[in-house]
Amino acid sequence: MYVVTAEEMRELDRLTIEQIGIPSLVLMENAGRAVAEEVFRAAGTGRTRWGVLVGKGNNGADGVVAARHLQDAGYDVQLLYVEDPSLWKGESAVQRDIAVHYPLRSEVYVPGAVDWSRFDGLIDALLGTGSRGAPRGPYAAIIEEANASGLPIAAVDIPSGLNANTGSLNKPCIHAFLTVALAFTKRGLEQFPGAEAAGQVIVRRIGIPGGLADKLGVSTFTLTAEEMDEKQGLDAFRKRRSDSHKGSFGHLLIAAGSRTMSGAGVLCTRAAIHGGCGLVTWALPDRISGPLTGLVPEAMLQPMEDNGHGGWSAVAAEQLIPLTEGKEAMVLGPGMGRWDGDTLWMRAVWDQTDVPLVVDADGLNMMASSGTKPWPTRKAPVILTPHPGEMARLAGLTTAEVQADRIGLVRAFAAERGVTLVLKGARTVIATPDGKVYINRTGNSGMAKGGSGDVLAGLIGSLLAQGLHPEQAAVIGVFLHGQAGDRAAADKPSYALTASDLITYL
Ligand SMILES: NC(=O)C1=CN([C@@H]2O[C@H](COP(=O)(O)OP(=O)(O)OC[C@H]3O[C@@H](n4cnc5c(N)ncnc54)[C@H](OP(=O)(O)O)[C@@H]3O)[C@@H](O)[C@H]2O)[C@@H](O)CC1
Ligand SMILES: [K+]
Repeated sequence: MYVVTAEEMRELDRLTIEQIGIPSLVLMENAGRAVAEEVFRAAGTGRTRWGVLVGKGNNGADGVVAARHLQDAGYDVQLLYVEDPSLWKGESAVQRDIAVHYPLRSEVYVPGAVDWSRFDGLIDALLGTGSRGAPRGPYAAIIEEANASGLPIAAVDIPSGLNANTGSLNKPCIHAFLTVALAFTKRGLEQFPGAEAAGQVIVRRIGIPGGLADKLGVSTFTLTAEEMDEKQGLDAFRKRRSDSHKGSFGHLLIAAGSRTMSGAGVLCTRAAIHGGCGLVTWALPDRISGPLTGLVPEAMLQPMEDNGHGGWSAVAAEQLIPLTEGKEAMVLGPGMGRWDGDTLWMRAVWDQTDVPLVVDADGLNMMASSGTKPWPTRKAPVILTPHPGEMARLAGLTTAEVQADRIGLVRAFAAERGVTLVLKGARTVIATPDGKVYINRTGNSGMAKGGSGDVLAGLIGSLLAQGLHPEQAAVIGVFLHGQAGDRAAADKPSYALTASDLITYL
């Protein structure tokens, strides 16, 4: 499903009106009716007294249309114009005049004077994709009062106050239970905290052709289950040929684990096996290989000479590099720890191997320690899987800066570094080196636990080893990882989820 910015949305509106010839008022009528239908669906015949908060732009005009249709459906509707509408122009003036003749009841908002107990619910038609910065003047005041009223709020297109492009919230911002996104969902509705402020997001077509987004080069997508099968090949991946053997599904090398973090290696290795690859070799410090023998019986262990430390500090890169021969992919990083000179060590592995590579956890920190200057593009593909803290170190930003515009950041970083990038966290985003961004919707807060990332790295490595394109491996891996979490959370309270559960439910 396409995900647009405010600028892209404006251009799609313009093309539809000017090139295709659908009048703007027709789009607006479709939009307002769609909002009314969704409010009616949500509120039914129980809550019928609705206040519509109307701003001066087209978002407000959509709200007036919705009010007409709700009144027709038998609701008791009241328009609350945020400011005196007599000076309004364009389509909001057209809708204002229609409202007079319809007639719809209306009043001009006076701060502190609204009796909110008159309403069962509110429609937020204050600001849409044309808003800039934090709501000002009466817009700010009415948003604060509406939130404080405790009434359920349905937002038209976006909650007023939301940054439609990043998902960050201005102060104040409407907190809605439902957002009817018009024509396409917006980036800000798909990333937190915007996704929280939006409540349930329902996308309604209003007459803008879907194909126009492709023509315009919109390259951000959410993944529906159908698209996973049709466009990402999940279905095809699940069907294994009946004459296949373990050699058909690739051999993955994993460099992970150390004395205090051996579990990261166990989880990564087990996830890789459950992810379907034919063979897994787990390279780990010799000292810990003894106690771990037999823990993952399906994997081959490759003890690395470690001077008895149980860590990687004494393991020369030259020990690891030859092990990549004959492997289809490598995962490097989970639970490895850090040591003096590890950045050069990592760089040697980066430069001197030619397997597709998944870098996670400490592997990412090793890269970040060399500064923000990009490493040379490898011949074989690279997938980086940072959480926001690791991403911040890689990009030389703070975690808050990373979270402020996750989609914008990953797209730019992946393109600049020539890597596939998986930025984890609620609504994980995946960026490809050629500029596409996917937003994942599977998963739940029960997965916010140590070990989840190790499972994801192993799973993506497993998919790469099976010959999937890096984009496909990253997207399918993230989707299945979240889906496993959702399946597990259907069987037990989500707080009780473990990383091992994710593997069981893959
Ligand atoms: N084009 C179409 O045909 C279709 C459009 N559609 C609908 O239109 C919406 C976009 O409409 P839009 O572009 O008119 O902008 P919108 O968000 O209503 O308001 C902007 C106005 O508010 C003001 N303002 C801005 N920032 C502010 C702030 N922080 N605090 C206070 N005020 C602020 C600003 O005024 P200014 O400050 O510039 O004088 C400006 O006039 C879109 O979300 C969808 O609902 C659909 O129906 C499909 C058909
Ligand atoms: K709105």
